[in-house]
Amino acid sequence: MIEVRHLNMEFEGDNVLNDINARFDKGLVNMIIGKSGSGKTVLMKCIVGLLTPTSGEIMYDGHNFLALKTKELRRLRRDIGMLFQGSALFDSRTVLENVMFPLDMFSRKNSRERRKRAEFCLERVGLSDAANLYPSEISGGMMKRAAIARAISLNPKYLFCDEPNSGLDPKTSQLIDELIEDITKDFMMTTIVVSHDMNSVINIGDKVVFINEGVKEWEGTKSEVMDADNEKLNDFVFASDLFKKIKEAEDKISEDKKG
Ligand SMILES: Nc1ncnc2c1ncn2[C@@H]1O[C@H](COP(=O)(O)OP(=O)(O)OP(=O)(O)O)[C@@H](O)[C@H]1O
Repeated sequence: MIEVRHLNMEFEGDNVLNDINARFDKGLVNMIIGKSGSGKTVLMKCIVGLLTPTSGEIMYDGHNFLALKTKELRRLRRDIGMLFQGSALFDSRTVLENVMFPLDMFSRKNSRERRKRAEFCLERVGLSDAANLYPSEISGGMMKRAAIARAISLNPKYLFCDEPNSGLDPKTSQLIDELIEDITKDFMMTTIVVSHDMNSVINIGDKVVFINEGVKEWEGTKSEVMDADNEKLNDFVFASDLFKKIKEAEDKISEDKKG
């Protein structure tokens, strides 16, 4: 479980995050949603340590991340898997070599074991047949899957995904969402996904944190998101015609039932 408490982030006097309090639970896909520029990525970067917040606490299973000593921090970093927006694979390495990279860097396993672990991760994401291909030889969806295999290679307790569906078609997006959900449950990870894709929220968002202009406006479950009593969240959710129509249809069905 990860908890942020009274988190503030300021860039040159501009408050980008204001007193954020939120809890991200183990074994769940926790989504941070909000409009472009609302502060989602800054929040995630603070949580993983890519940015240092101006003030506040970030608790990883009870340990204050910002107060950890170098050795503890190094240990915690091994428990963190990251899936970046653009997959960020190394072009000059094969898919298997990409997945082996974190193992080669941080694992104490011998080379046979490292290779076995990488092959297991590739199998888990359904990419065994592409092990010897280069990133330029595979599709965008396969690149995402390779990046997921790499992110889980060190068997992390915490998985962070920044816009995992960017640039993918709807069907492939759904497959990537489902993969993230499956591995979260299989390996009991605390997963945080930054997204502005409402389809993903409805597909896999066990828990949803809505950020608006650097303020946490709302927190709840995916089943609550459509009926939330929060104007800013409603504006965000129903900006999509599809979700507006789904909501209208649901309201009509419940009206008809009453009548
Ligand atoms: N390194 C930085 N220096 C100064 N301002 C920054 C920095 N990083 C982000 N910001 C500002 O912080 C605000 C929030 O940015 P952030 O990237 O978190 O938005 P976001 O919600 O993730 O948006 P998107 O969905 O477009 O990625 C923006 O106004 C952005 O310009």
